[in-house]
Amino acid sequence: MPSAIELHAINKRFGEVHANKDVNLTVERGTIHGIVGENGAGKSTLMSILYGFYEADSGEIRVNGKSVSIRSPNDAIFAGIGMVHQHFMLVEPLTVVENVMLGAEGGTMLRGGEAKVRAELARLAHDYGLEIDPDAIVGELSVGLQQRVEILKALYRGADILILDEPTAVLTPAEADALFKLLRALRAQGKTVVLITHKLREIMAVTDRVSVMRRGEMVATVETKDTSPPELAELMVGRHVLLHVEKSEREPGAPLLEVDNLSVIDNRGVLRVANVSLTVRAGEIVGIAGVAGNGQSELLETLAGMRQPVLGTIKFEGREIGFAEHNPHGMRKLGLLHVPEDRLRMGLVSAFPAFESAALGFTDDPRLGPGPLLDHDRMIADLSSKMEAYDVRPRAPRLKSSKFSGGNQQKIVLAREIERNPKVLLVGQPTRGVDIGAIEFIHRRLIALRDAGVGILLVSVELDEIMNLSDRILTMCGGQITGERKASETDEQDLGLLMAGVTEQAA
Ligand SMILES: Nc1ncnc2c1ncn2[C@@H]1O[C@H](COP(=O)(O)OP(=O)(O)OP(=O)(O)O)[C@@H](O)[C@H]1O
Repeated sequence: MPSAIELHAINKRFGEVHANKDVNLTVERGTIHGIVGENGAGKSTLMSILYGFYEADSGEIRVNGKSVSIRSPNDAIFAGIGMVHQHFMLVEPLTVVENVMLGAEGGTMLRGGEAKVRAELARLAHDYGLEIDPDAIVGELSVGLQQRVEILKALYRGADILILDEPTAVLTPAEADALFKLLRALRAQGKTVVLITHKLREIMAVTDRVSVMRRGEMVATVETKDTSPPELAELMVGRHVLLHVEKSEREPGAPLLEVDNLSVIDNRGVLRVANVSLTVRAGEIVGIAGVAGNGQSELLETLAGMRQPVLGTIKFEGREIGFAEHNPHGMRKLGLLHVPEDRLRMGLVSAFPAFESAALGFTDDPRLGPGPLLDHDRMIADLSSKMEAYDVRPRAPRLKSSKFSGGNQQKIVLAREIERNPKVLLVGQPTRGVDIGAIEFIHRRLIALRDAGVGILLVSVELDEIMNLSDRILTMCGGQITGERKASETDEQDLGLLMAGVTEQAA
């Protein structure tokens, strides 16, 4: 039987960057094939070539043994390839059925086809356990269900081969489990899945084979059962990577950030943070564990001055923050810096050169220009040294922000906030989308800051990360703090119960 996909000697350059160098890849039918590699290794580029977003400079694509020319996503769909994007391409005000119809059959919405779509959705729901309300408004669905709509859309268009680019970055653990169950069901029906992810745990759990890219080249393809996370990490990065960073015991110092009875209501009038009290002291990392959407984001945004609480007080170094100071600029001036969770939306401006994105929020920093004007040379020098430290690739401070790979964009924003001598650092999902080599580096940096006396409030949906970094862990559920543990005195199961709202009293 011919392979589902064969890529031969694919090359793609973007100016100076040779994003794909003579890449070969074979994906067998009816398998789940993982692709891993450092940020900027060329994974998304390769998949974009397969899906017709980019055209390769040279090389050959074979699908089911036949050489094909894929010049656009329509060609890819015609060849039986579907793609689930990291940022969904759905029309939010429309229903599930309307979204599935849209773009099918050559880009037009067919009248009278609705009954057919409904019948087909019902069949797919039955075959793959893909239950969904066909009349739900897409914008009102959870992220996990929106992703399901994307998958349904691809299957409806006859996809036999499904490409998923970091599909779990936006999912809760339960949603990720549901997705993997679905991928296995697709495989059982003979479909082929290509999965890009940075999470080696996922690779081990769900793939049959895994290919490793490094600096534009395909360096290895191995059977998943014959490999291990440390081996994959080493193949990706070319050196040994510490998957768990060591930290020493340390007595925390004085309280820096004291939050008392804070409550926050969102734009729609829903109570998102309910009576939260917490303290972050100098030289400690306080982790907030919780399933995404339980108020952690709103808490972080409020502490950063981006939202106003309806009740409660915030003290910084013992002094209560007044209304006039409680805004991002005011908080930053006090020494409270913030690495936002959604870095692509709040972190940088796609059209700006990287060195300008890297100065956002710090344009009054004397290091970036002595007078009222910013000095481009200084800004460029400032970012160059950070690019070196954080291994941002390519090391091109003048390149447009949008031209960096996702993980490298994250590193630029992280470096901007972390390297400004904060007293308190609020950090949301610090390693989302970044590769394991960079995770090791970022974890070391955060621990070094803590050892230097910075107080860190860490929000992450990755329990491993929370447990590895935190001195103290708070769990959040439904906007409330449901428990507090010393990191050394808890485990995943214990935290999992607290995150689900099973508190001491309730138990
Ligand atoms: N449109 C573009 N213009 C210029 N350079 C680009 C463009 N798209 C990608 N690149 C460059 O090509 C290289 C490969 O990027 P790609 O997005 O394929 O990496 P990746 O392996 O998917 O990384 P990540 O894990 O960070 O998402 C990077 O150096 C990136 O900066």
